[in-house]
Amino acid sequence: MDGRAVAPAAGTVLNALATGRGSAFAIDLETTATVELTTDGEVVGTVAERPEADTGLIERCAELVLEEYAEDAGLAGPVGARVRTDSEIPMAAGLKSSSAAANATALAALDALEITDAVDRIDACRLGVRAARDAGVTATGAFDDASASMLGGVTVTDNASDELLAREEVDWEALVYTPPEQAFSADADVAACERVAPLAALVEELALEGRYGEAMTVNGFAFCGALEFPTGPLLEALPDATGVSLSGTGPSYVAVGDRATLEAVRERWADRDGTTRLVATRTDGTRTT
Ligand SMILES: Nc1ncnc2c1ncn2[C@@H]1O[C@H](COP(=O)(O)OP(=O)(O)OP(=O)(O)O)[C@@H](O)[C@H]1O
Ligand SMILES: O=C(O)C1=C[C@@H](O)[C@@H](O)[C@H](O)C1
Repeated sequence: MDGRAVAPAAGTVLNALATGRGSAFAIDLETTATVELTTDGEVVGTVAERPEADTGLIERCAELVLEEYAEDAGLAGPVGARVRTDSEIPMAAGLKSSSAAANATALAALDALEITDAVDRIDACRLGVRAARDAGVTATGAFDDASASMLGGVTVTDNASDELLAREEVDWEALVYTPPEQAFSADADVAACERVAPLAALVEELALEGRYGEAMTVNGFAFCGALEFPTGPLLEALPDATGVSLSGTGPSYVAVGDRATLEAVRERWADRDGTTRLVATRTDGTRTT
């Protein structure tokens, strides 16, 4: 039995490393996961075109789905899985590659068990967050990123309790700049982020009022300061972009707004090393294919 699912990346409105509360929105860059069930009881993961990538997250995610649901799906005896991801989201770039990989794997595993409709999306998402904590790839669990990728739209969450505080569908274009470096969330300086907690509380207030653009921009300056990323890309997008921020724990930056504004920002960001992409925001989240 085989299953397959596709999950989108996300950009940041509020980084949760300061207060445990975070906010993110889905964007149109995707990770596909395929899960093939086996009877050998082993779970083995591979990442297409990245033989050196750490497969712990997707393996733990498939294991948790099998532990939780294989019996309900009517499977007896040892059940294993071969999991494979294929992704256009750069890894450890701040664009929630880990959340997309976990969500796509969780839904593909449920698809392989033929029980996708019996499990709430948000529960499948929480299972991916558990896997991320177990695999040690996250600071807070990143339920903000994972919920945006699973449900689409913008979400605001409490990552301490994995609670969804708000979700809304937005219709922006997003411009994504990714420098040629990686920054793993598990290595981020949480103590430095906690110093900007008063600003994070303000960003949360703005986000819960639906003022996502302003929220993002305040988040951008606060977390560029805390995590020591340059503010140049933020200034190059202002004052015209609706919002601009460091995404996740960096090194990518995401600006939102209308297409004409973002085209102008793109020209400025194009002078920097790395890649700049104009993408749509996504309201539909993770889905089986
Ligand atoms: N396509 C993928 N397939 C399998 N595992 C992946 C994939 N993408 C990311 N991961 C897992 O997630 C880890 C990177 O997680 P990390 O949170 O640092 O990156 P990110 O999610 O891109 O960044 P951020 O949380 O700042 O947006 C990788 O080491 C790997 O374990
Ligand atoms: O690992 C984590 O807990 C997180 C990583 C970043 O993406 C943050 O933006 C997110 O809010 C939390």
